[in-house]
Amino acid sequence: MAAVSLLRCCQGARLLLRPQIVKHTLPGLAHPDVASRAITFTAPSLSALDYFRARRGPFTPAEKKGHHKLMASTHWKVERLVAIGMIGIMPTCLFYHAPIMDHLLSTFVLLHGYWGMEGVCTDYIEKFFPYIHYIWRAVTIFAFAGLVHFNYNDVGVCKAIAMLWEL
Ligand code: HEM
Repeated sequence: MAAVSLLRCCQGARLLLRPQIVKHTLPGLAHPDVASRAITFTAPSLSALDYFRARRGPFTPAEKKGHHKLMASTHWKVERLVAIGMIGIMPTCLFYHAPIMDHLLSTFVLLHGYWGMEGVCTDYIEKFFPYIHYIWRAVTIFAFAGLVHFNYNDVGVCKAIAMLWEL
């Protein structure tokens, strides 16, 4: 599943050049055959930001029941942005130990892990034990509180990882 998603992300090169089918006619060409032919080609969308803009509907009746605030596709994109963000944050943390990096690393890894395991819970555990989501949410909140506490009152996660490596 993770591999499939990574492949989907790699197709993300298309995010920046999102193809749209645009029909153009070329008026004024000498040959009447060419002049009248509609040429179809792909062109970049106006902005790559359009792709990541949060969309809020229209929702399906099932989604409306769940009081959803974001469309599933927007949530999917945010998950991928967080995963892509980690690729930059993780190596940066090795060389740049600062409180901002401690909090960025904690937040991104925890968010990513939360969503990842939430999917695993939904797919495999929920049908045997429906309350698993409450437990997982509580575990994540405690873990985040612990990391924030560690970042404020101790060396911070970046420095801690570096110190572990020095062992
Ligand atoms: C730069 C580092 C990382 C990248 C780029 C990355 C990327 C991804 C991607 C693309 C997926 C697939 C999501 C899906 O299929 O819905 C995934 C799944 C997952 N990741 Fe990561 N990840 C990274 C690090 C981590 C770390 C440090 C953890 C642990 C906290 C983690 C935990 C998970 C979990 C639990 C899943 C769900 C697996 C599943 O659905 O079978 N990942 N990750």
